[in-house]
Amino acid sequence: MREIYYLKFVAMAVHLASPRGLLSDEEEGGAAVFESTAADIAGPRARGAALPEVSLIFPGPEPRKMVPEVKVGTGRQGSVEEEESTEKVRVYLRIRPLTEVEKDRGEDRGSVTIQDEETLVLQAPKDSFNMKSSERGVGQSLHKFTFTQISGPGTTQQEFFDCTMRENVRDVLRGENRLLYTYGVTNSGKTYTVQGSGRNAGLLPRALVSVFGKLQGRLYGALDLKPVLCQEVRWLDSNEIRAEEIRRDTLLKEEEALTSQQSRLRGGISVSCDSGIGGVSSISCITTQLEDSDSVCLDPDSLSHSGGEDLEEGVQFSVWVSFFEIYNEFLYDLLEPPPSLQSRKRATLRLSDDRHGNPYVKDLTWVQVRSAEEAWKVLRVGQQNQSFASTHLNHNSSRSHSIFSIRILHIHPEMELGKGTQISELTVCDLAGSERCKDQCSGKRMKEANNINTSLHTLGRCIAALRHNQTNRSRPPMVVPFRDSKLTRVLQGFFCGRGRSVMVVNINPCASMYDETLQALKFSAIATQLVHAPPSRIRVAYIQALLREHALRGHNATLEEEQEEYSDGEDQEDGDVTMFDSETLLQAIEVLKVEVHRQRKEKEELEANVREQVCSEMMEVIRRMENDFSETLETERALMEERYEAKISNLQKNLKRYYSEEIEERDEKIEFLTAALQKSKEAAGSEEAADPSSQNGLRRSKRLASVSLSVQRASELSKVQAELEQCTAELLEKNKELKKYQDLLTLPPHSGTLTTTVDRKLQEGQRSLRQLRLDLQQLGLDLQSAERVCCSNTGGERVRQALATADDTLAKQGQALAELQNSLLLVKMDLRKKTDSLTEMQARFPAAPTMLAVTHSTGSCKKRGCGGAVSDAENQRPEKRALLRSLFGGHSKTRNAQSSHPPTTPATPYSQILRSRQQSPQASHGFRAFVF
Ligand SMILES: Nc1ncnc2c1ncn2[C@@H]1O[C@H](COP(=O)(O)OP(=O)(O)OP(=O)(O)O)[C@@H](O)[C@H]1O
Repeated sequence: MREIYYLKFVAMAVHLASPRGLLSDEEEGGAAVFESTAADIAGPRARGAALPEVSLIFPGPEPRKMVPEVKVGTGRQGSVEEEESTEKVRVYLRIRPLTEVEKDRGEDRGSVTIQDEETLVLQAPKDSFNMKSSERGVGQSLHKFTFTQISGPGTTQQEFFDCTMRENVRDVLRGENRLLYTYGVTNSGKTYTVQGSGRNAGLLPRALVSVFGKLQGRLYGALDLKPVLCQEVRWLDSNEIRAEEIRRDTLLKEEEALTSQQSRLRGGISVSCDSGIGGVSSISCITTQLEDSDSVCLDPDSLSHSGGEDLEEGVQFSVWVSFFEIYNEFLYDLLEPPPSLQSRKRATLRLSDDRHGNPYVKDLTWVQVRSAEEAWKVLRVGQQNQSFASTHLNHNSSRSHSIFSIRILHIHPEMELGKGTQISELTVCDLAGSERCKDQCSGKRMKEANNINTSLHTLGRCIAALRHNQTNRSRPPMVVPFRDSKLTRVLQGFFCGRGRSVMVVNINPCASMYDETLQALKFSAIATQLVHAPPSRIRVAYIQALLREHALRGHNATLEEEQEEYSDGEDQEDGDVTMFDSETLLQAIEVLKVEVHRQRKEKEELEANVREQVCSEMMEVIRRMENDFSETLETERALMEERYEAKISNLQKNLKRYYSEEIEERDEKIEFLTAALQKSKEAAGSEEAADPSSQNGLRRSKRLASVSLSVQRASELSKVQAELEQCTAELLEKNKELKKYQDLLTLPPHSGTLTTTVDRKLQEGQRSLRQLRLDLQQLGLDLQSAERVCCSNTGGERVRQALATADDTLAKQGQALAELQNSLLLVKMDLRKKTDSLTEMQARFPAAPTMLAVTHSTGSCKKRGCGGAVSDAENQRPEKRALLRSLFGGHSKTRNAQSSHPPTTPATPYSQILRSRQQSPQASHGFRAFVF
């Protein structure tokens, strides 16, 4: 007959208030640290819609209190789980004392204050990151945390055991499953708490002593496995396991191996591969590896333990232990011989799911122990294989999560009659400490720290998701990411109703560790809000409801009836899954399959709708963004234009200023150089004057004289040029006047030739003037170059050559001037002739009052052919014109006498030039031609 437990669920409101004293920023901090990435997979049927494989927690619409109904005939008390389903997860805090090294370092522990036995206050020290953040207005510097109980630095190991473990040991012996795990920053005292040191045995050895103390005289024959293993083995909770029949020959092999004291056999006897019990070994084989070391001293007599007064009558027990670690996300059996003994690489273990989806470590070694000492020896063997390393914070730091499990087989007296055997489990997990990766100096340590932090982070996310599911019952449940790390996968059962968990938070009170400690406490703050998950037995109700629903659908029942029935079903008592026969279970599976298909279809439709909506919204957003961008672009363009225009005008101004400054500077330089030149000239002149007898001095003085003469000539030439220009201008004026006269006058036919000649002469004169001007310009340039040469080489041959060239040019100019004079004389003669003819004409027409009138009358006379007056006028001496007087003033009078008596005062600039040329010995020959 199968054991059936009847459970009664009574709906009860649960008040899930925040823990007392928790500050709001802690909530935020917790959420930030343990942000869940889980996807929302809730379907339209929120209640129990998910399958166990996705690790969903089913909070249900309201928390329910389960009232146990004791199984008839077993006399077993209702489980603690059933009685206290709304009880929060217990979280204990332990503050370790400062070590000697920390005291020597002068570490401050004033930032951690125990307010009362449940409340802890943290005050951020000055140089902590938290204080800096709070000064910037991010977060707060004062934090308050509440725990089930706080143990200060003075708490002894025994006191802490009594507070945390004693009750759990009792529950395990009653048939419950319990997990105790320590969480904290590295070097905070986790290993000390779990294993202890020296004579201060930790929780685990004390638990072993306590278990065996209670089981005194109740242990089943240790080596007589047959009766135990050949019976059905089942968990106390709903994860029932039907143990496989153990083959007799395999068992015999194991016994042979044990008696021959060979090294331990592994996997020789398989209790049940999918029950989580992989290999079985003996204590004698295991402890052959044990080395003598100064490990924790286990003296059961010294450790207090109570008797087995509350154990079920007549039940016998068998105790099995296993020890493994999760190192860098790999599972290693710590009870395996180390690789050096095996001469092979350390084998990793695999995680598998049993037939109910519960994870277990495959091929893990389980050792049967008969006393606490034996169990302790097994633990020490595991410790030797465990991954420890020295870090900057802890010289013996655990680099892995170590998990020690004690499984207790409850062998009921009626076992031999075919009754089931129960298994309960106490698991103690010493988590590796969280630490900052950047503090690690080696790559290996950094990798370890990274893996440790990742798995702890996943644990935090799982706890946060569980809390979310429990506190937000109206919302669809989140997926708890148990599968994201090996650690959470191994511990999953204890968070999903297969047992209960107790958390121990260890902290180091040093101020230098404040920020890390705060993070650890924020993590625990979330855990304190967790409520123990209801036992997984609730699945039975779910299956029942499914079957009913299916049946109702089959009979086309109305929705109202369906809901009514369904709610009735909820109130019904649930039992073990084994209450269903195989046919019903198969039917349930079929129903579940249909349900899965239906939900998948619904989800696909929903997804398509969501996609469409998202697409249209995205398009709208993109359109809006496009518009906004084009507007912004336009504005930007206008702004850029303005900006660049302003820049260009600014640049222009600056350039102008720069170049004007440059020009000014250059002018100043030129002035300066000119002054310097003048000075050097004067200096040279004075030198020459100081030594006139020397040949060099003479030559130099000559050169200087010629230079000064050139300069003088240049100035005279420029004057002449100016006068010439003036003459040219006057000439042009006269030409114009003449032209006017020519236009007015129509000369008699015989005067046509004369006029033409005059015109030609005039043109020649103009040409000569032009040529003269060009030559003068050339002369000016030559003079400038001569000056330059003088500047650079005052006494050199080049200067002389330049001067000679200049003199030549001057001579040529003189010649040109002479030619010009001749032309002008010719012009003058022509003009005189013309004037004579005009006078003659005037004489012929004396009545003409004005010149114009004369012109007109002469014009008309010419037309009439009257030429007598002209011949009279030719005999008269014409008046000398102002222009000719200015050009040659008095020259005609003295022309014949000039060669012997030159005039004392120059009559014209040309005569001056001529005289100046005569003074120059080199150029005198060139100017003689101009002397009239
Ligand atoms: N309650 C305590 N009383 C006295 N000493 C303690 C206590 N807790 C811890 N210690 C000491 O503090 C040091 C660090 O402890 P422990 O190695 O247990 O830290 P841990 O958290 O396990 O570090 P890790 O995570 O790096 O393994 C050890 O020297 C230990 O002896």
